[in-house]
This record gives sequence, C-alpha cells and structure tokens, in this order.
Amino acid sequence: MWISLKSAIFRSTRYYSRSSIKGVASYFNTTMEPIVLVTGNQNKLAEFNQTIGNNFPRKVISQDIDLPEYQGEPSEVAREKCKAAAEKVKGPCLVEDTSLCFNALGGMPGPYIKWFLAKLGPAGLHKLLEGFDDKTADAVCIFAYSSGNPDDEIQLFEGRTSGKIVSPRGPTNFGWDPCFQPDGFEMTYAEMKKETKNKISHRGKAVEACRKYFTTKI
Ligand SMILES: O=c1nc[nH]c2c1ncn2[C@H]1C[C@H](O)[C@@H](COP(=O)(O)OP(=O)(O)OP(=O)(O)O)O1
Ligand SMILES: [Mg+2]
Repeated sequence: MWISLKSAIFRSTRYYSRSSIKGVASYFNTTMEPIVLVTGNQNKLAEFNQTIGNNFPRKVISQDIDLPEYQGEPSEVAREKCKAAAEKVKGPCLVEDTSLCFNALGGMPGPYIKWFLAKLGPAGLHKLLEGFDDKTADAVCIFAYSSGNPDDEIQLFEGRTSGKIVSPRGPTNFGWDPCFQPDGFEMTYAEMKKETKNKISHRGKAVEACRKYFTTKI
C-alpha cells in the first residue's frame, strides 16, 4: 500500500512538472510504454514511418518478428496476428495485414496474396484475370492494436483503396505495386511518388484511422 501510494505521489509530481512545461500530450508521449510495430516487411515499415510522421501521440518502435500467416477473413487474420505479436512482445503492439481482393474472384486472393505474388509475380496476377472482363480490385490494409493486456479488446483500423489490376508498370521493389492502378490515376502504385501513394493508399488510410483513435483517446 505504502509503495503504491508513494509511486502515485511520484507519478503525480512528474505529471505536474512535465505538463506545466510541455502539455499533457507530451507527458503521455514520453512516459507511456512505446508501441511495438511488428512486421517482417521493410517496405511496410518505411511507408508507416513516412505516413505517421511526428504527429502521433505515442512512441512507436519496430521489431522484425516472423509471425504466422493465418487463414480466414482479413479482419480475423489481423486479430490473430496481433494476439500472436502481443504474446511475444508482452506489451502494447501493432501489426498490419494487407489483402488484395479481386472482385471477379469473389475477393480472392485477399489475405493469401503473399503466396499468389510469390508464385506468380505481378505479371501472373494480371494474367489470372485474363478470362474476366472485371479487372477491379480492392487493396485493403488492417492494423490491429493490442494494449498488451489480454483482457482488452483488440482494436482494428481499416484502409481500403479501389482500383484495377493492370499489366505491370514501374519499379518492382514493393510487392504487387506494379500491377495495381488506383481509381482516378493513370499510374500504378509503383509509378507514383511515395508521397502520392501514401496519401491515397490502403495503408495511408489505415494509418490515419489509427492516428485518429490514439489522438482522441488521449
Ligand atoms: O502496399 C503494398 N504494395 C504492394 N505489395 C504489398 C503492399 N503491402 C503489402 N504487400 C505485399 C507483401 C506481401 O507479399 C503481401 C501481404 O502479406 P502480409 O502478410 O500482410 O505482409 P508480409 O508477410 O510481407 O509482412 P508482415 O510481417 O507484416 O506480415 O502483400
Ligand atoms: Mg505476413
């Protein structure tokens, strides 16, 4: 009891002195446990960092842990992945799972796009739709956040961008970017400047939803 009382006093003193200098948000910013973004994909991490900028109320660090590739609806995949990450990190963590859903194929490959891409490449993904008039597809990114406490609900943040699957154009350094052309653009994701992709992309939108949650929560 005495120890917890003492630490409460200590905390409130720190709170007071910090908040008087920098404001409440920066108190949380500097003293709450950082959120660990778990991903094995450096391109995802780079886009996350470019999008999140400095205007986010929590410190985010990253860890490259190989998480299982789950099956199911995209939201279930993200949720399971987040639970697995929280068990490893043992604290607040964030994961994301990305799907590419072809409308002509009832939403497939969806969360299994990683394996289709690995076997077929962007050109093969385009070929897959050869027999279909409908080339439209949705790129979907779902971030899942765990506070680290297994009793807390996992929060999901989705970003979706519609477009079509085209014959690959542009640099080939990030996944299926060369064969996805978002609606309203004559360029594929791969041909765009990074800033343009981040503004309109599935990931950019999901990061914004995530930012809104943490900004209004505090
Ligand atoms: O904006 C993107 N533009 C092009 N390609 C993309 C994008 N975002 C993910 N991708 C690729 C990576 C992987 O082949 C698959 C998603 O699988 P997904 O499990 O979410 O990613 P991953 O295993 O590479 O990283 P992680 O460790 O975060 O699970 O689509
Ligand atoms: Mg993965």
